[in-house]
Formats: sequence, structure tokens, C-alpha cells
Amino acid sequence: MKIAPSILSADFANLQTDVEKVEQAQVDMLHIDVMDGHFVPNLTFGPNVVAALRPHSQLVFDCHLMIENPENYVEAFADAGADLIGVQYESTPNIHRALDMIKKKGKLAEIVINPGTPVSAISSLLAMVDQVLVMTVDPGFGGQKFMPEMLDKVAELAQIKQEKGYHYEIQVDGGVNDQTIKQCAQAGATVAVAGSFVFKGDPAVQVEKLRQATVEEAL
Ligand SMILES: O=C(CO)[C@@H](O)[C@H](O)COP(=O)(O)O
Ligand SMILES: [Fe+2]
Repeated sequence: MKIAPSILSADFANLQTDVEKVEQAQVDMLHIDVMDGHFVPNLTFGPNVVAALRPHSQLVFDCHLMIENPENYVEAFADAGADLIGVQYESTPNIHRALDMIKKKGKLAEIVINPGTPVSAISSLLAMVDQVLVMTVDPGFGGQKFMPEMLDKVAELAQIKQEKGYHYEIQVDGGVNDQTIKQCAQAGATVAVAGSFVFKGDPAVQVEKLRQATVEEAL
């Protein structure tokens, strides 16, 4: 299981330091939650923050765009240094165009589904994506409670991937801690985002707890 700390719960006054801490913990990617105050009732970072962090980190930057009409911003995030760009299925009538634009910019393309969206809604997009993100909370805020009902969607995506020979990673995001990550791993998730759990203590210790939990699950 890959680990992707979300900087939504980092210390915004010391963002560079917090990014360096998780990088030293050898995490697999850095999850950057972009919110526009329209698609979700919260505001966070724009491409300028991504560009400011880029010279300070070698990590894969995983930008989770919770914004309306993300196709208007794909180029800006790609140019700012995003490696993987996630667009919400519910955020635009042009979801295929948004994913296509990400790929044309040479970046990894991710489709994200909210708790109310079934896997069947994105079946025609699965062949083209590098990652599928199953939201395990309603998007907009860190520190919410994990929704175990979403795990059926993770298992469904794992089955489709195997049957069709697709290559996407299956990411879970929201309420992931050293207990819920075990259920995610068991259902077939391959990448876990964790914000409040990682930054509520020493990130190195917290990341190790997540790793240990998935190792125990595999035994
Ligand atoms: O996309 C989001 C929230 O909308 C997440 O990436 C959160 O940042 C996860 O936070 P925790 O639930 O792990 O605290
Ligand atoms: Fe996220």
C-alpha cells in the first residue's frame, strides 16, 4: 500500500518544513487538496502554492482538484509541477476532455468519485486513467469520519481492473487512520491518502504506523 500524506492538515505557516518531514519518511506521493469554494465549501491552494513547493521536493505531486470546471485549470497545475492530476467526475460536463488534457500535458490522469457516485458512472473512463480515487468522506474538509460503505466500490474497481487488465491505482481518501487503512487494503486499495492522522503527531511516526498496519493486514 502506497502512502500519500495530505498537506491539508499540515502547518500552512511552515508548509516547506512539513513537506520535508513526510519526504524524509519516504512516503510515495504528496497529496495536495485544491478547493475553490464552489465545488466544495472550502478554499485552499492554487497553482502558485504547487509551484512554490516544487523546488523543495522530489515527491510525486498528486493534485486533487475539488474545483468546478477543472479543465480550465489543468494546464496551470501541470505547468506548476503537478505529476498526477485528479478531477472529480461531478465537477464538469466535460470530464473526458479534462482527463484527455491531463494526458496531453504528459501527466498522470486521475478520476475521483464522491460518496454518492457509483463506479458504473465512470466505467467508460477506466481504460484511460492512471488512478481512480474513491472518496471515503464527502470532500471539503480534513478530519472527517471514514465511510466503510465506500469499500464496496474499491472492491468493484479492483475486480474490473483484474478482469479487463487495466493499470490504474486505486486510491482512498478521507478518514484514513491506522485502523481504517486495514479495511482499505483488504478491499483492494493500492494508495491511501491521510491528512489529519499523519500531521496530528510526528509525521515519521504516524506514517510508520500506517505502514505497519498494512503489513499486519497482509500477514
Ligand atoms: O480531499 C480531502 C478532503 O476533501 C482529503 O484529502 C483530506 O485532506 C483528508 O483528510 P483526512 O480525512 O485524512 O484528515
Ligand atoms: Fe484529497
